[in-house]
Amino acid sequence: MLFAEDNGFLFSPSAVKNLYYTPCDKNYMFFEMAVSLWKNLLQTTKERILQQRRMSLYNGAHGYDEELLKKKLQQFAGGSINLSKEDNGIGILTLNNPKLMNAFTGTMMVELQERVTELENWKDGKGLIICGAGNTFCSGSDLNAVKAISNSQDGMNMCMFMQNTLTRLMRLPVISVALVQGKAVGGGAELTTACDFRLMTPGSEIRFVHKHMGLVPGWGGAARLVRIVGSGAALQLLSGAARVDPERALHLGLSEETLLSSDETRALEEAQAWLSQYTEGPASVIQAVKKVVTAGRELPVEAALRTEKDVFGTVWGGPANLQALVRRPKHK
Ligand SMILES: CC[C@@H](C(=O)O)C(=O)SCCNC(=O)CCNC(=O)[C@H](O)C(C)(C)COP(=O)(O)OP(=O)(O)OC[C@H]1O[C@@H](n2cnc3c(N)ncnc32)[C@H](O)[C@@H]1OP(=O)(O)O
Repeated sequence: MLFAEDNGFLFSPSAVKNLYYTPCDKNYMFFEMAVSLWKNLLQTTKERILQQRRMSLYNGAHGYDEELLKKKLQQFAGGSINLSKEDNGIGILTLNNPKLMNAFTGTMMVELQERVTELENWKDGKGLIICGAGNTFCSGSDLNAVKAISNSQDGMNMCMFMQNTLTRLMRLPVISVALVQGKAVGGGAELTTACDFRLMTPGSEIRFVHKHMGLVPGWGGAARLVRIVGSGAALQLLSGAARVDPERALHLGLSEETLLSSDETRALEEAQAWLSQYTEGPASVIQAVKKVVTAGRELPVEAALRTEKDVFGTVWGGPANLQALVRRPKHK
């Protein structure tokens, strides 16, 4: 790395510029442009890293070594996490390891983190559907990997890694839906709670089986479940390792709706139609809506109000607001 005055590299751009060019030199202008582009890139990268840190829960101060854990996770390969970003602003994130009921291998955990980063930077994103390949949702961690890293330090690091990723997923400025087809078990059940909404197909189930594995949820699923269904129902679901069918999920408020079809393709179409009623409109406005709700959900009221004020400032007088003022729609 050669330059950039304010970021600790060896030579500043102005030092290099003065060394080689005079202001009338044609190359001088190109040099200036290149430096400016470089600075912008650095600034954007810095901002992205800072944003990721802000959105995450754990870092080195918590004894968490992400790079070391990622190296370990890379040893447990298989499956993939695929993201397709549609023109209508809805992303489809597919957990793809159908041989193991879409259990999370180590590489899938790392890929999930990468896809979340991609979604954080998706300017046109408005909605997200998470589903599993082969008409089933997800059966949690790959038990082969879990067995191989069952020592307590690796377990804690994996727990912090997944909590960081799922917290960032939950805070994405898009409206997210878990499309539960087949089974959502263990970590798969936890993943559904990191979405804003859950839709279930007939015959599907959500099941927190952790007790039978001698565990409690570790991907943040218990904390989120309590907020979704209340502490009494969460205690029942976790201590009973109960199978939650679509009817019970609806009754508990764990699911928004039972879809009509359990066919893989048709259920996805239904989920897209359901989600589009909330993603209609400009991305800037939908993202702002999600941000104020996230603040209200997570922050003490005064901090949430301040965030709401800041987010309001991003849409007030913006293109959608100005167009609406011209149209003066009546909301009958
Ligand atoms: C911190 C860890 C914790 C967490 O993340 O919070 C966890 O997630 S621990 C993992 C919890 N999950 C499980 O214990 C799931 C165990 N599997 C099952 O209970 C069942 O397989 C099923 C998910 C209910 C599906 O049953 P069924 O429809 O009858 O299919 P099969 O049992 O035949 O499964 C097909 C195939 O897939 C393998 N499989 C399923 N889940 C996993 C998994 N999590 N890890 C590894 N392998 C998994 C299963 O063993 C079958 O393979 P074969 O035995 O080779 O046929």
